[in-house]
Amino acid sequence: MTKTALITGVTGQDGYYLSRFLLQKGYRVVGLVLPQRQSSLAKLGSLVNKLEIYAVDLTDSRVLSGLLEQVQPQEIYNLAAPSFIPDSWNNPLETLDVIAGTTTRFLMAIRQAGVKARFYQASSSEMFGQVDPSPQDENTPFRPMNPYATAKLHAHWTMVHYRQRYNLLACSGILYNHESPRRATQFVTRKVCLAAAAIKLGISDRLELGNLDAKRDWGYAEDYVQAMWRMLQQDQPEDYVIGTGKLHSVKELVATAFECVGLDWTRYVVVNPNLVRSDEHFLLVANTKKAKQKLQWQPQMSFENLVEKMVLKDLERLQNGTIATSAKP
Ligand SMILES: Nc1nc2c(ncn2[C@@H]2O[C@H](COP(=O)(O)OP(=O)(O)O[C@H]3O[C@H](CO)[C@@H](O)[C@H](O)[C@@H]3O)[C@@H](O)[C@H]2O)c(=O)[nH]1
Repeated sequence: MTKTALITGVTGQDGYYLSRFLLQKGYRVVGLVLPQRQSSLAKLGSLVNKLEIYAVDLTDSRVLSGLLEQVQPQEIYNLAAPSFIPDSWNNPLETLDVIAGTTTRFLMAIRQAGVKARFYQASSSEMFGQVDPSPQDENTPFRPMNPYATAKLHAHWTMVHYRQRYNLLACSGILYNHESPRRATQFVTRKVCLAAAAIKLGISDRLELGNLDAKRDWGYAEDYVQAMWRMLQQDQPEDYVIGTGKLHSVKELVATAFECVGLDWTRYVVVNPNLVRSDEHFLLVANTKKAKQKLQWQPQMSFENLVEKMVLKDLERLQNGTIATSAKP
């Protein structure tokens, strides 16, 4: 029997890779997009023709339950969220509503529609926040440090409550930073890789960054969407930490990207104090023992190969004119 998966945030980086992965597995894939964001469907390229797309207002749980009754999904992947953390300080209420409100409305809608769907919630390592110790695992307490992380934690706990109270097959993937050539340009990996490519081609001559000593656990988005799917194939719904377990600094990221194009990064990179985040004094790095044991999942792509893949793709895009400018802070 063909399984149906419903994905919110289908036009984002993870939505793209997850849709592609599920289509390869023979799923019928239904993607949701906000009515005012339908132009973002272009980001899916030719994949869009293989999906069933609905333009849906996610602020009304009755609309959602009607949709669930119509679509009858076996799996729901709730990926939709604003994801650039500095923005959440400018729009804390909107961030809370879009992340926590949408998740709650979906959980309510599953019950209202009476569908037997498994539910994946996109949680974030940012929920750990001011952590001690590192690395973090599924038992590490949460101390979120920004509105985005607080909203994600609200959504996470609501999902846990629905699982416990109503026996929903719901689980949460607590994902660390995951990147790809499809990452938006405001995130540091893509910003750096695009700038390295642009400088190599003479389109740009400078890259402004924040804290070069900041460290992150960076993995490859295509690896991570497979972990999402594996979580929903388990008999027992549980939460999983997903990352690489390896920390790299922004400086290492820059050096690796510029080395790919044969340039000395110190000639081009300047620190802009306005881009330094004052509230980042913690090391977020994953302990993925549980995912390895229970999901038989582990990341396949190395940091170096990921950076090279991203730089090469941006060189190609700049050369064939599919993007014209360098990254903006
Ligand atoms: N964006 C950006 N980050 C910079 C810069 N300079 C240094 N950084 C540092 O680079 C690190 C990564 O920043 P981002 O790429 O913006 O990602 P993030 O804030 O860690 O958040 C991402 O990962 C989370 C965990 O998975 C996600 O929850 C979140 O949505 C997002 O995808 C942070 O420590 C940030 O301070 C810069 O110029 N721009």
